[in-house]
Amino acid sequence: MHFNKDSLYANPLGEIATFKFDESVVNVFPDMIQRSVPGYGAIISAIGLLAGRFSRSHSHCYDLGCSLGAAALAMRERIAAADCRIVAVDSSEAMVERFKRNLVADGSKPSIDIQCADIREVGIERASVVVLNFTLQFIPLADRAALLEKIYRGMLPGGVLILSEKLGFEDARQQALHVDMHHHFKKMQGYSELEISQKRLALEDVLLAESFTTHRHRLMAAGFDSVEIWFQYFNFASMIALK
Ligand SMILES: Nc1ncnc2c1ncn2[C@@H]1O[C@H](C[S@+](CC[C@H]([NH3+])C(=O)[O-])CC(=O)[O-])[C@@H](O)[C@H]1O
Ligand SMILES: O=C(O)C(=O)Cc1ccccc1
Repeated sequence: MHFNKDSLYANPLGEIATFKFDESVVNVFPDMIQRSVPGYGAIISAIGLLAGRFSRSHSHCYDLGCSLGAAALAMRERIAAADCRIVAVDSSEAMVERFKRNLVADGSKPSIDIQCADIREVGIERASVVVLNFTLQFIPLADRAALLEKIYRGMLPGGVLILSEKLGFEDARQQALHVDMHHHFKKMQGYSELEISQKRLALEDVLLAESFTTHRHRLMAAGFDSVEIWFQYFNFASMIALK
């Protein structure tokens, strides 16, 4: 598969607009996320493995904030349970249209139902697997608890929530170290200082990272039985919450 290279922030931008998941981002998204999120490919593969283990017959597997559907497609490869439907949701029309256009039906695998909607408004029912892969970080802080409570209520006993997030750290030195190491990672991936600093400004008010302690407390308050980090690479982590 050929991916367009992300050069959205390569030239000096007079004014830096707030980051949006529009057509220009969609065009470069696979390259952008792969070069910006340390461990992204490993996390996507593991989501497939976890879906293979946790999916149940006559249940739903949700990919909330699916973008181009990388997690939904990884789940489709691994789910063996009969009559298990994958529901992929994103509020960006540009993302959803591209995912639909790219999707090749495979009758031998679970179907993927792609919806353009706000995940704060979609119903969650009979869920054996729920994926929030770098999506909760874009939801306003005030709305996060209610969203996680709704997800918990819609899950079957024994279900799994996979929550991947950019983390923040309470300790100032840890915070500075992880942010700096992430920038080094991006440099190694070919991004310039200008690209890194301009994108950082664009994300400032929309990507709100919280600490693992905050995530854990909120998930436990929502009802989850246990919460652990199964993967971390600098300030990018993926958690497993069990119902
Ligand atoms: N309220 C909302 N409702 C629905 N979607 C939303 C909302 N807010 C943001 N989004 C969507 O959440 C996605 C976040 S990207 C997820 C990557 C993907 N999971 C992947 O595994 O490749 C993460 C990143 O780019 O860092 C975007 O497609 C938004 O449109
Ligand atoms: O690029 C960054 O600095 C990030 O934090 C990750 C990211 C990846 C893709 C879209 C938005 C944010």
